[in-house]
Amino acid sequence: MSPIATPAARDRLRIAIQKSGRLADPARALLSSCGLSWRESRDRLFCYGESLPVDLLLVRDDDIPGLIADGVCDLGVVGRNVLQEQDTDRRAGGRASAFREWRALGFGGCRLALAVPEAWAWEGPAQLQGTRIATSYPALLAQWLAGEGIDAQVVQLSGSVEIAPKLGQADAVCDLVSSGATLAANQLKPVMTLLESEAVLAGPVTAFDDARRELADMLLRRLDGALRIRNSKLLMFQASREAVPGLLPLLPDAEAPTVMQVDGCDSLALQALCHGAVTWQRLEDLKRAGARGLLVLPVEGMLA
Ligand SMILES: Nc1ncnc2c1ncn2[C@@H]1O[C@H](COP(=O)(O)OP(=O)(O)OP(=O)(O)O)[C@@H](O)[C@H]1O
Ligand SMILES: O=P(O)(O)OC[C@H]1O[C@H](OP(=O)(O)OP(=O)(O)O)[C@H](O)[C@@H]1O
Ligand SMILES: [Mg+2]
Repeated sequence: MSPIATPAARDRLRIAIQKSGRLADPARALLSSCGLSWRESRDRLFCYGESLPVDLLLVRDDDIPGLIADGVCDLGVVGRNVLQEQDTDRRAGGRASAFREWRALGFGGCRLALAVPEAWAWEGPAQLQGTRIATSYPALLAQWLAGEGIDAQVVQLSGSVEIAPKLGQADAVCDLVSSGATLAANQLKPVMTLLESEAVLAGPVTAFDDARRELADMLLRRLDGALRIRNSKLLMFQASREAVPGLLPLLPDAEAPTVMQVDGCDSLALQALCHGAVTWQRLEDLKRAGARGLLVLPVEGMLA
């Protein structure tokens, strides 16, 4: 029997991620950094967890919230934009929320923005009254319009939204913006942000009440550690006791440093986990302030 056909095995955790697309590789990399590894099936839609009982389901991102709602998978990595669109749609239809954001993951950043033709002199949301707005996010747009008290027609498109004004299908658009290049190429300008988005770990509204709970808790602990040390470096150096007060302000992004007495002399050894960039300039500033023997080390893992 294939692992997918097995009736929900409640002692394994199943995580849905994008099969291909922007979030596919970073999602896998993040989960791998939490110690997960998989044996891929021949169809490459299901990956059997080898190091831990945590399997992957490779799907279209739009399907992930529904898979969680239906209990087909337990967790998913998906854009907040997709998750909130589908949750807003459910609630607008009188249904209860069936999934929620568990963690923001720090990649896949973009925003859902309203954009109008460059030629418009933007005077505010009231200007949208009576217009047609093209979007792939009809629920989020409708909710925002209702909140602003604006009566506009929502034109739902599944892609290539930015071209709608040129084609005469709409007056304005509401779509994802990252660099802004697509808007500019279509002579549009962003005027309002409806949602700041990034990839998130999505899960059910309530915690698991079986063996998956322990697995999910462990995954969250590891994820939190991985997210915390992302871009972090361990900085080690020695300094005289008198120099330390002048050195600490140069480490504003560091967790409280560990300070140790160096055996046999009056020096102190300091060890600080820095969450910001440790640049050459910064090392030179520390040296000038009295740091000696500066060492910058990569951080492989962290468990709080
Ligand atoms: N510039 C961007 N444009 C669109 N989405 C972005 C951008 N930057 C980050 N994202 C995020 O990446 C997610 C996935 O985008 P992608 O274009 O891969 O989706 P897709 O074409 O719907 O893929 P799928 O084939 O899985 O349906 C988006 O939902 C969004 O959260
Ligand atoms: O601000 P930018 O950096 O230009 O990015 C925004 C564009 O990227 C996405 O489209 P994508 O390239 O994924 O194409 P598609 O959604 O039409 O498939 C999104 O739908 C915008 O069109
Ligand atoms: Mg999609």
